[in-house]
Order: sequence, then structure tokens, then C-alpha cells
Amino acid sequence: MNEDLDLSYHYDNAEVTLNVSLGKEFTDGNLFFGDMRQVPVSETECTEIEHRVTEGLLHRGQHMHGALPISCGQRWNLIIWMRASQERNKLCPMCNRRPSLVEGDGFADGFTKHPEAQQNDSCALT
Ligand SMILES: O=C(O)CCC(=O)C(=O)O
Ligand SMILES: [Fe+2]
Repeated sequence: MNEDLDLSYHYDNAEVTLNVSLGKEFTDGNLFFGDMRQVPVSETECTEIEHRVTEGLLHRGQHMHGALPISCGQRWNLIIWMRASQERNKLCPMCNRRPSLVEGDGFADGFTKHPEAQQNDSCALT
């Protein structure tokens, strides 16, 4: 299997991302984080984060990041991209514009037509 050995600098199509290190045996392959997406790369200093097997890293989807190449072995990570409809309905995290919705199948990247219908009124302060 020729799977990814590294991952270039990017932001996620998610409001928040969870990245859990599952193993297996590998060398190198640290994650690196820069700044939020709006900050020019030329003004960014990246920080490397080592994987700790069984531990997870929670980060904002707009926080620019990537993965350095592994030099040997296999690295398995569980990535959970979490989308918050109420946030992305206001501003698309990918194009940074107010979304104009078109009909789509399935979860349609988490955009919703009637955000008010999703509010949990039982938690509202009265
Ligand atoms: O390779 C990794 O652990 C990072 C994965 C990642 O950032 C992504 O899939 O969005
Ligand atoms: Fe990512």
C-alpha cells in the first residue's frame, strides 16, 4: 500500500478537529502548526508537535497545519472533523464568504437551511 507519507500545510473543512494518535510503529512524521488561516505564511512560525500514542490533539479547523514525512514504519491516526452548522451557516470556513445554499444530498458539508430549527430550546435561559 502506498499511502500518504506526509501531508502538506492546510486548514480543515471543520470548525474543530480531533487528531488521535493510534500508533503503530513509526519514525518522524510530527505534526506542525502555524497560525490561523488569515495570517500570511511569511509572518508565520511553525511549531512541531510530537505524536503520543493514545493521546488526542484538539484544534480549530482554521488553524493551519500539516504533517512531516515519516521516514519508516506506519503511522495511524484517527481524525474527526467536527462541523458546527450554526457557525458555518454564517461564514463558510473554506471560501470565507456567507454561504449561498443549493440543494444537496446527505449532510451537505454541515450547512443547514433552517438553523433555528436546530436550537435546543430546553436549554434556553428564561
Ligand atoms: O496526518 C495527520 O495526522 C494530520 C491529518 C490532517 O490534518 C487531516 O487529515 O486533516
Ligand atoms: Fe487537517
